[in-house]
Amino acid sequence: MTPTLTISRLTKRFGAVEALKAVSLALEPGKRAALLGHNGAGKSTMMKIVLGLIPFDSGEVSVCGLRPGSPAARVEVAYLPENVAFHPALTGEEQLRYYLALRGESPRQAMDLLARVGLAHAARRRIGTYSKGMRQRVGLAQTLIGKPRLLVLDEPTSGLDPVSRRDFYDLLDGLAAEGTAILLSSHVLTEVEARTDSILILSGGVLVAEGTLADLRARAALPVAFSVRPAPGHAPVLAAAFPEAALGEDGVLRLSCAQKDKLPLLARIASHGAAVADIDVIPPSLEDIYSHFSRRDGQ
Ligand SMILES: Nc1ncnc2c1ncn2[C@@H]1O[C@H](COP(=O)(O)OP(=O)(O)OP(=O)(O)O)[C@@H](O)[C@H]1O
Repeated sequence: MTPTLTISRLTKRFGAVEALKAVSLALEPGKRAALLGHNGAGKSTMMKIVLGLIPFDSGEVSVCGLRPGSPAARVEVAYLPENVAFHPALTGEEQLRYYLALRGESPRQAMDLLARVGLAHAARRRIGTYSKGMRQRVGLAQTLIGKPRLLVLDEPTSGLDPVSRRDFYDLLDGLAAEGTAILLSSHVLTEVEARTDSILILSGGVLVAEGTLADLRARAALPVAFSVRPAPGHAPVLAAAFPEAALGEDGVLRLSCAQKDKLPLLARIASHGAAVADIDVIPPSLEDIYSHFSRRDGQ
């Protein structure tokens, strides 16, 4: 499949600062990629280049086979900034009609777009009365004008409550299912973990990790943690059988092992039969993986 976005050996300098160093990646249609990185890692710089807002020094960037920022590429890409601002006195419908007219599209699509993002019921209310989650939805509706093939979303769920976040990701899932490629930045690793197809970790301008969560988990080879809850009265037996475990005040034994030793350890625990009331196997979280890769660069 031809990627919607291709970046190869992209380098961007701001004077002495090398904001992006030979970054290469590809994003295929219908895929949701999360761009992660500390403050100053180069995420916004990359997004601005993809949008064609700033030039770059070397490398190649192609958006649907087009040069970023070219009129044809602009038709294919839409952007949602972190803090969207709309005129508070306009209704959602009026705001959308205005953007549609600016894009040379029929303003009559406004209600359909608002319905797609679950705002039909509030279309005729002033945006000044909307919650932050509703304003983000207006922003998303605006990005859908002209059916772009690539959405670039800068921390789209920042400031949203958990339910609004989940709803927002549900909308993105629907768009991805229709073939839209989505590049989003986020500092909320738990939501990214569950709701994107691949993870891109930038550190000091270098793409230090790229892949699915499973790929990155395997590559990081971080330990797997186990929580073992003994059956009543069996804690001393289990503690003696697993001297390497830490026994918490809650009576739970905590162990960890390398990925390759996971199944043997599980078998060892299971061999204690009824002495074990419950086991939780806790794989490294995206937060652990993120720290592992971004720390390498000394940040
Ligand atoms: N216009 C500019 N002039 C000079 N330096 C810049 C400019 N824009 C960005 N930089 C520098 O480039 C580096 C990358 O910045 P960028 O804004 O891309 O990081 P970021 O990952 O988006 O950070 P944040 O999460 O804080 O938004 C930083 O060192 C920043 O100071």
